[in-house]
Amino acid sequence: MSDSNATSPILKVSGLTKRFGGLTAVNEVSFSVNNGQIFTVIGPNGAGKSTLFKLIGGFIRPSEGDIRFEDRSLVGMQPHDIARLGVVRTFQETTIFREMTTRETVETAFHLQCKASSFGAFFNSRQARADDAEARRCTDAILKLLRLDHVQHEQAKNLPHGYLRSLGIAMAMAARPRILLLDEPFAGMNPEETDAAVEMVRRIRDQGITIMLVEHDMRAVMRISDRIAVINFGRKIAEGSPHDIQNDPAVIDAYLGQEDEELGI
Ligand SMILES: Nc1ncnc2c1ncn2[C@@H]1O[C@H](COP(=O)(O)OP(=O)(O)OP(=O)(O)O)[C@@H](O)[C@H]1O
Repeated sequence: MSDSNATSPILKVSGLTKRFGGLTAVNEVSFSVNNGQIFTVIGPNGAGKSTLFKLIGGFIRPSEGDIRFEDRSLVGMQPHDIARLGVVRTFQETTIFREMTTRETVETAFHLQCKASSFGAFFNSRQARADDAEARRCTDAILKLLRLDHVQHEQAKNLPHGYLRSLGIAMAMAARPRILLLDEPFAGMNPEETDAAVEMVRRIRDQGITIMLVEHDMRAVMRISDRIAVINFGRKIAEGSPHDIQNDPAVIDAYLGQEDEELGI
């Protein structure tokens, strides 16, 4: 990746507001995510993080403001069109077909987003055969990157929890993300699992995929993030490097009353 790419914004959120009746869950939030960054959104419970992710993914519409992916506004677009542009969120473990193997799951996810028309597949056209080969090749690469290759022939129902979560990320990778949205990827993990997951997210970033995540595990956040935005009561109260954020009085205030180790300080 060139330096100019690394510093250019790929996603720009400006004046984003979402009201649910009388409650403003996201309030005039603005930030830019640079190409190739790991950008994390943190904030106390109920701060508006999930709402922000849902707005970016197109699952809910903003009351005001704009979300631009490169030079296009995502506002008003359907989630599948946003995903097709390359803004992809991970699949919930509950959406994984438990009878399928790891490999079948990723290949299926690949075919779902693949350009081969159902007519082409029906007639087993040259294009469909090329797509099959491409799906196998990409699946190999994704399984290897996410360290799922040794369980590729296991049915999902036999996989431990941590593997299922990686499989959800593998399915998202099959959609060829430019930005991957990760919602609490380290939740419920023990320290060793978190270390492995942090490394996995870094490997994905090293493929040139920008990562945006929402996460509560502050130790992991401080280690992995290039940049952090903090929201509290729907408003952005700080943005900066992990070092800046850990030392920001407004952030420390927002987390006061929570456990000391919440901020990793
Ligand atoms: N569909 C909805 N209708 C009404 N209020 C909502 C809706 N979705 C979220 N809210 C409210 O918006 C606020 C922000 O919620 P949100 O889930 O975005 O917070 P969060 O930062 O993700 O919280 P947590 O860390 O606990 O998951 C909360 O007060 C929540 O109750």
